[in-house]
Amino acid sequence: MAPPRVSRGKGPKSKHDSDRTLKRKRGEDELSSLAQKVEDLDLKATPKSFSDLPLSDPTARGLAASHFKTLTDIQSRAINHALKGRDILGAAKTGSGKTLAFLVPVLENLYRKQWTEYDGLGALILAPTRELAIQIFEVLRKVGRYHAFSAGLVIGGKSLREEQERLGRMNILVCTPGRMLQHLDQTAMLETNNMQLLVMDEADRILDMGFQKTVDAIVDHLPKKRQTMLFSATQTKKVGDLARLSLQDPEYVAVHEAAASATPSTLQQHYTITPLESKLDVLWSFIRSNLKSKTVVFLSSGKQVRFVYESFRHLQPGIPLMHLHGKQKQGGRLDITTKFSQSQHAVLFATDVAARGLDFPAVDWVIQVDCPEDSDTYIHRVGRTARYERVGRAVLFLDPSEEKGMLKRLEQKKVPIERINIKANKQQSIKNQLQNMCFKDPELKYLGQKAFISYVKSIYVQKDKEVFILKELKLEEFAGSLGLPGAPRIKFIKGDDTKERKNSSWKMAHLSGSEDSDGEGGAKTAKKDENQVRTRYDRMFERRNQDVLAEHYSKLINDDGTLVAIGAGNDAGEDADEDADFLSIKRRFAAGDDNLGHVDSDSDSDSAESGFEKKETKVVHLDGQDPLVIDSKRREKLLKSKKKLLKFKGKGTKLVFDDEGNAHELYEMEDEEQFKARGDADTQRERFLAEETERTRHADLQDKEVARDKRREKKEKRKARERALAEEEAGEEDGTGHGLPFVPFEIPGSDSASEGETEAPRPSKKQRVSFAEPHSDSEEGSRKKSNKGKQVAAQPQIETLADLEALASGLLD
Ligand SMILES: Nc1ncnc2c1ncn2[C@@H]1O[C@H](COP(=O)(O)OP(=O)(O)OP(=O)(O)O)[C@@H](O)[C@H]1O
Repeated sequence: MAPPRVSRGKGPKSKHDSDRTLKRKRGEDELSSLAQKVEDLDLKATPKSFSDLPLSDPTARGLAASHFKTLTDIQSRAINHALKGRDILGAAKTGSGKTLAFLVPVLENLYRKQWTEYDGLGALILAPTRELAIQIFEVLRKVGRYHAFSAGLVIGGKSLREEQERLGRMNILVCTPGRMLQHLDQTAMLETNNMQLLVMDEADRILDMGFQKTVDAIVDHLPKKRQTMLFSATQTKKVGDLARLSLQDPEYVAVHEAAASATPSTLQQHYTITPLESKLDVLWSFIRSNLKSKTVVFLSSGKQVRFVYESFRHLQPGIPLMHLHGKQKQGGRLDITTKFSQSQHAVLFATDVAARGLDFPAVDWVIQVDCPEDSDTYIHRVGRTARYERVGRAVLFLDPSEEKGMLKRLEQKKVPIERINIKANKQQSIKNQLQNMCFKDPELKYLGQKAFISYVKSIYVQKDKEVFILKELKLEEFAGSLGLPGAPRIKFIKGDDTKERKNSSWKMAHLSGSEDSDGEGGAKTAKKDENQVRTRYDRMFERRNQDVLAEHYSKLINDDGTLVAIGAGNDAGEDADEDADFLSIKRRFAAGDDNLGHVDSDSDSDSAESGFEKKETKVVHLDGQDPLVIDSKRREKLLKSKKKLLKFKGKGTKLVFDDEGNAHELYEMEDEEQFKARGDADTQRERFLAEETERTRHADLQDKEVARDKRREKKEKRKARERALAEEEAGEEDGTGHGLPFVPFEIPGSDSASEGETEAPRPSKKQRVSFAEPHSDSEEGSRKKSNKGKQVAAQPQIETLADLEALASGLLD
C-alpha cells in the first residue's frame, strides 16, 4: 500500500488534491465502464469496425493513427472472444489480418488489468522466425503507441547479457522460441509467474517437430492459469498440441473452414508441368518477360537459392535480384527484407524462411520452382501475394512425376489451381550460358554442385513419397541444366546411380569421361581415360579448375559425410593426406634448447654444405607423449617456454590416501561382483543419469527461487520508495501531477535519458490509467504538448536499414 502523502503546501494544494482525486475517479469510472462493456459483449454479434468493439482510448487512437478502421473476418470473429479472456485457436487465410486479431486483445486485456512496469511480464508472443517477430513487433509499436506498456523484441543475435539486463522491465515480449527459452532458463530477472497471455503466431509451424521440445520447455515456465491464443493460416486441432499448451475450452475461429477455398479469392493459382531439367530455363524466361513485376521465387534449399541467384545475376536479366535464406547473417536478412519491401520491381529468391507471415507489400507473383513439401507450405508460400484484398498470382512448377501426388494434396486442402502451359516461343534456354559460366568460374560450378546435391537430398528426405519420387527424376539432365559437366555422385543413391551410369548412352559416358579430366570422374572411368587422347583444351580445363576444386571436394565431404562428388574418392583421399601432412608437426630446431624432455638431433648436411645457416631437425621425447619433431623457429621459441610446452606434457595423476596411508587412484575399479549385484551397466547408468538430472533440476529450481525472492524483495522496497516519492512530488507539482510513467513501448536500443527526459516519478497503477485521459486543467495544453513530444521522441523512426537492424538485433541495445 502506498504510504500516506505528507501535505506541505498551503492554499492551492487542496485544489490540486481535489483535481487529482477527480481525475483518478474519472479514470476508475471509465475503466469499470469498459470492463462492463466487455462483460456485456454479445459473442454472436459480428462487429464491422473497430469502433464497434469496447476498446480503450489508447488502443482506439493507435488503430486510427495506423489507418485501421474496418475489421477483417478473423478480427471480427476472434477479438470479441479474446477480449473476454477466452483461449483462441484462430485459423484464417494468409494476409487476412491475424496479427491485429491477437495484438488488440493483448493490449486491451493488460490495460483493463491496469498492468504496470511493476507487474513484470504480462504477455509473451512467440513467432517461428526472426523476420516475423520483427514484423509483429513493428505492428505492436504502431497500434500500441498511445499505451504506456514497455515492449521488447527477443530474437537472438545480441549478447544474452545485454538482453538480460533489460528483460525484467518488459510487459510484452515478442520473441522466437529458442532465444526465449534461453532467457527463461538463465535470466533470473525475468519473472513469468504473473504472466497473463501467451500468443503463438504461425502456431502449427512452432508446434511442429522442430520446436516441440522448446515449446514444452517454455510452457513449463509459464503459469497454468493464463489466456492462450494460437493463430495460423493452416491450423489443425491436434489434440496433443492443445493438451501440451493446456488450452482451456478454446474458441475455434476458423475463417476459411466454411469458405470454398483455403486461399484468398483474389489469388489466381496455376501450375505448369515443367521437367526438373527445364525449370531454370522456364524461370529465366518468366523473369525476362515480367520485368515490371515484384516476384518471390521459392526454392527448396539455401544452396539452390544461392546458385540461382548468383548465376542469374551474372546473366543480368534487367531487374534487381535479391536472395533470402536461413544461412545468411541476421543483418543481411533484414537488409534484404527491407529492400525487397521497398522495391517496386524485383525478384526475391527465397527458401521457406520467407514462406510464413512475412508481409511484403504489393507482391505480384509467387513462383514455386521447387515443389513445396506439403499443401500447408504451399498455402503459406502463395500467401506472400494477394494480401489483404489485393490481387496476386501464383505459379507452381511441377515435374511430371510430382503432378499426380501434389494435385491430390492440394485438392484435399481446397486449393483451387489450374494448369497453364508455357508458350514455346517465349521460352529461352540458358543451359549453354550456364555451362559456359560454370566452366569459366569454378566457384559458380562449386555452388552448382552443392545446389544439385542439396536438391537431391531434399527430395530423398521428403516424407510424402507419393509426390517426391527420386527414381523418376532425370538427374544427369538436371545437372546439365545447372551448367555442370555431370551429376555429382551421391552416396545414398549410389546403387541406382551406378546402374544408371552403366546403362547410359555412350554420349553420357563420354560426358562423364570429360568430367574425369576435370577431376570429377569415378575411378573406373579414370582408368579408361589413360588410353584416351587428351587435347590441349582438356589439359587447360584441368589446370583451370584443379586448385579450386581440389579444395572444394574435401569440403563436399566434410560438410556432409554422406555426400561424395564423382571421383572425389581419389581426390579427397589425396586431399586428406595433404591435410594430414599439413597438420603434423615438422619444425626446425636450433641446437641448445633441450630444456624439456630428451632431444635427438639430425643435422641438415645439405644446408651446411650450401653455406646457409646450419639448422637441425630435432625430436623431443616428452614423458608418455608422442615425440615432437622440432624443425622451425617457432618451435624453437616454444621450447624456451616451459609454460607453453606444458600442454604437450601429460597431466599428473591425482592420488588419494586412505586412513592407512595407502595411495589410491582417484577413480578405481570397484569389485566386479559388487558392481554386478547392483544390476547391469545400462540400468545403473540410466539410474545414475536420472538421479543426477533430478538433483541438478532441483538445485537449479532452488537457485532460481532464491534469486527470485531476493529480486522480489528488492523490487518491493523500491516500489514502496518510489510510490512515496511519486506521491510527494505529485503534491509539490503545480500541474496535474500526471507524468509519463515510462517510455511507452520501450524499444531495443532506445535510451530515454539520451532523449532529454529526466527521471519521471514512478506512478501508482491508478495514475497510469488516468494518464490516458485528456487533461482538463489550465496547464493541459502545455502538458499535452510535452507528453506528445516525449512520445514522439520515444518512438524511434525506422527510416534506414541501420535503424531496423538496431531495433531487431536484440533487446534494448
Ligand atoms: N483491419 C484491417 N484493415 C486494413 N488492413 C489490415 C487490417 N488488418 C490487417 N491489415 C493489413 O493486412 C495485411 C496482412 O495482415 P497480417 O500480416 O496480419 O496477415 P496474416 O493473416 O497474419 O498473414 P499470414 O498468414 O501470411 O501471416 C497487413 O499489411 C495489414 O496491415
